[in-house]
Amino acid sequence: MRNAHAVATVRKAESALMARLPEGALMQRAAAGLAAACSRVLRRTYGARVVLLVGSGDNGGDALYAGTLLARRGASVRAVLVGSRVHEGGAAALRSAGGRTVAAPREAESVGDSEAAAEIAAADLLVDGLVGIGGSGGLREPHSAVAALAGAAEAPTVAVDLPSGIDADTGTVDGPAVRADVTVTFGTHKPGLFVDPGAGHAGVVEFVDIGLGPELPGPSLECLQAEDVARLLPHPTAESDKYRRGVLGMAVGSDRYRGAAVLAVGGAMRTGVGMVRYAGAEGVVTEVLNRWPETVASTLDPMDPLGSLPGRVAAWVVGPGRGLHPMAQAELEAVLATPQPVLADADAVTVVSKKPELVRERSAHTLLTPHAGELARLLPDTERADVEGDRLSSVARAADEYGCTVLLKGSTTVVAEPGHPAVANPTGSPLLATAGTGDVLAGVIGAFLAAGLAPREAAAAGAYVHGLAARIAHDGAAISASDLFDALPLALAEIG
Ligand SMILES: NC(=O)C1=CN([C@@H]2O[C@H](COP(=O)(O)OP(=O)(O)OC[C@H]3O[C@@H](n4cnc5c(N)ncnc54)[C@H](OP(=O)(O)O)[C@@H]3O)[C@@H](O)[C@H]2O)[C@@H](O)CC1
Ligand SMILES: [K+]
Repeated sequence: MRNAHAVATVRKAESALMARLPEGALMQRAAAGLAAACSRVLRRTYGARVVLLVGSGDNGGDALYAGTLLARRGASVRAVLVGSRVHEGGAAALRSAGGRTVAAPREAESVGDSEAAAEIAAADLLVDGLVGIGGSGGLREPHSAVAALAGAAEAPTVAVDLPSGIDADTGTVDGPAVRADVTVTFGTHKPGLFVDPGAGHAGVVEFVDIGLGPELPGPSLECLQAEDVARLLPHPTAESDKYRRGVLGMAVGSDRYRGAAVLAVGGAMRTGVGMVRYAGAEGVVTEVLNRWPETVASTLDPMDPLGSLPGRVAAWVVGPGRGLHPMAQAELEAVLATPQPVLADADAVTVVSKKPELVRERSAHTLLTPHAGELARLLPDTERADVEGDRLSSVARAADEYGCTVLLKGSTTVVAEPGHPAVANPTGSPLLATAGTGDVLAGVIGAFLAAGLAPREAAAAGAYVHGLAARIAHDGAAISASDLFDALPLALAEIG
């Protein structure tokens, strides 16, 4: 598990720890870890040209002390000073180890022709110490112009603590920001490193332990790793039968959207559900049975559709491709009136946004799985762009307002549940931005719910497996949602 803490929490823990340690000890620990990571990226430190981008604060201080260590190992180190001030101790240490400092011009227009620009272009490695957790808002000038030069340079970039220009708490990016190949983060991960667009700027995230752990409370965000998902996955035993592995009720697809039913049922089947009890219109039942003959399917009686919904299920998936007509709404209400956990996706989310009390007043578990547009509909005065810009706060707000678990699909899938840390999924991929993948995801998570996983864990594990399956299915060409069917068992096997 990778844990992340908000900046305010990091600051508190940092001052408690600093009070017990000699001055500068934490920065030395951070710098040692950073220098080691830089050496790994360089492979050969001796003779390498390392350029440090140094802002006013301690983030620049870390870069300067790490540069000092690299200079002592034979690297040629230049520090481009970008801030209004510089960490004096760090700058003195670098000079005494043979490194040089170069001031960046204060005016953005002059940056491109400066000595600093020439150093950046000729570097073998760039170290981004412009701003860390002390940054606020988008990068100002001349930081922004320097970040743009770094982006255009050929050398790999190692970001100190976080890529400059991303918001540490939310991952939002306002204007230009550094794109790192490696981010070396200290003490704990920062939430913005796991959530897009910040996550997309961070590259490979390496953690350096500076002893902050005992001072830190529980995380505000978790990022599951393969071994965490392996612990969550239901493992069938010799005693397992289809009922113990879980029976999933599915009210998905419609005459108009038959594919949604085939995709969602397939997601559950290929995740190893014990049994799917499917209910739908006659034409959809035929399609589902043609593709997944193992489904226990019943045709809804048009005179009494609610009366013909299947019973004896451990969990429900409702909504994908089901439509918004009054009967679909009545069906959703009937499903939500059962005591089983319910995953409400797509059209069912839209219904819930119009009738929030359906979920708010429910005592059994509910999991909503909106994409950004649907989440915006769930929240008052919120546009899709607001959700995209700050995925973490948006999903947490929805979970609080509806008193249920919410999984926000998209560039980084995030799960929130009141009273628990949010979960960010690390396996997401732009490959999944294609029609029908959400239907498959609903089936995957439904299989986990039916097997008895709690909604937060089912959602997080489902997103992880689904993302991994997309990566496995991808052989260079684009993938479509049904390519995930064969990849799901492979993803499950890879996780173990
Ligand atoms: N926590 C820990 O345990 C440890 C923390 N450590 C390290 O300390 C780092 C935090 O250091 P920090 O507090 O000095 O702040 P930091 O991020 O360097 O920048 C602040 C300065 O940047 C500027 N600035 C702000 N916004 C800006 C903008 N948008 N655009 C441009 N400039 C902007 C502003 O400067 P000014 O404008 O006043 O010149 C402000 O004063 C942390 O990330 C980690 O690397 C480690 O050493 C070990 C232990
Ligand atoms: K940085």
